[in-house]
Amino acid sequence: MSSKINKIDIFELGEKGKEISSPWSSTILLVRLTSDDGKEGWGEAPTTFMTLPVKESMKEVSRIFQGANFFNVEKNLKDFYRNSFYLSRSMEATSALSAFEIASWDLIGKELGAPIYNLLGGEYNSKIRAYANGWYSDCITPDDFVRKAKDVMKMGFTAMKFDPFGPHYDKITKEGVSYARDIVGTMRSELGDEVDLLIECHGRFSTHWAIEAGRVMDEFDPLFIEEPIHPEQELGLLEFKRYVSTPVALGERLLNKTDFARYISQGMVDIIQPDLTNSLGIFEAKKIASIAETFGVPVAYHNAFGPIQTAASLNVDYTLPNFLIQESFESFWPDWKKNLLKTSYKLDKGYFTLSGKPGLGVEVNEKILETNVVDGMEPFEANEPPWVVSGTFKDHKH
Ligand SMILES: O=C(O)C(=O)C[C@H](O)[C@H](O)CO
Ligand SMILES: [Mg+2]
Repeated sequence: MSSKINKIDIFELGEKGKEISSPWSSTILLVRLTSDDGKEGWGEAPTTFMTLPVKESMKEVSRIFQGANFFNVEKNLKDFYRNSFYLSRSMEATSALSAFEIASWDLIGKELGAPIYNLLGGEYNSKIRAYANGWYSDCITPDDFVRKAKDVMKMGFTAMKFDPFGPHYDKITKEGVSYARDIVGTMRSELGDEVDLLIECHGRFSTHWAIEAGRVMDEFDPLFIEEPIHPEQELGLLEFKRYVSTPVALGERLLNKTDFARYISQGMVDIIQPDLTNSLGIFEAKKIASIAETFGVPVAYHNAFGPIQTAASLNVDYTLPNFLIQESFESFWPDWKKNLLKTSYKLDKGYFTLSGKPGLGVEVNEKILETNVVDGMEPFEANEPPWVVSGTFKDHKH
């Protein structure tokens, strides 16, 4: 039985000059671990304005993983942690390391002939409810949002996430609150009570204004309100939850189980959203979900980058008693991203299913490793931050 990592390849993929609705992931970073008997494991690291730093950090991680036993996931991560010094505070380090951890599990599954979920407790959920994100590029007015939302529902989605706050940041005016309220209110009245609306704030507000923006959303019964407050103002969440009844979801910017344990045990979060490409991969994602389960907190993995991330998230979703819902950008990806996999999971009428093949259950389309190799940072837009869906960081007066 093979267990050694023989070769490590790092790829930066993208498509020069093409607009995509999720600018933060206009590049993808992949790692391919090849074992001594030629099996390949794939992992993915997120980018979000950090493409080159993460790519360089992946080279640091290679120095630990080269020649290591890919079954020894805990030991390999600890070996990097011991050297990394800033790992618990550096997303560049955790993202790079997460990609290697995911690729290790892909190799482990292929070596044992089993899908990863069967190595993590088996199939508790056989189909995974998805919510759509990335669908609302260029939406500004309530009618813009409703028009595109109706297309999303025609695809079979029963839940969708969107950020109705335009260009407001740190603070929000009364007019801005009322406009966001109109957007969400019109969505609710036009789409009906059955669809789940998920309100995204992108961590853009300071506490007082998060409360102003959040409390008007309660009447429309969203499934959750995400990252209402700047991540540094975590104690503001306790204040926020005194005034807003909509469940608070967050987690894409937390880096490990210790962070999640603090937020959950102090009652600062109602639904956790770990991003397993930011928070040390598959096994940590399972541990974090177990911590949440002890507090009755459900899990909705953040998933905003590429298909290897989706496949890894789904393999953990399958095993969770406290799974809630899975984020998906798939339907709004550019073609190069859709064509990254030859064999893949299925997304049909708003539900995911895995192939059941060993490892992640996907097969990378090797052709794209030539046609879409890029090198460099994502495009920079001076008047629109990279973390919003494109064309939405402006208000209806412009
Ligand atoms: O998908 C989400 O929840 C997002 O917040 C999208 C963000 O722009 C993305 O995660 C930034 O990395
Ligand atoms: Mg988010």
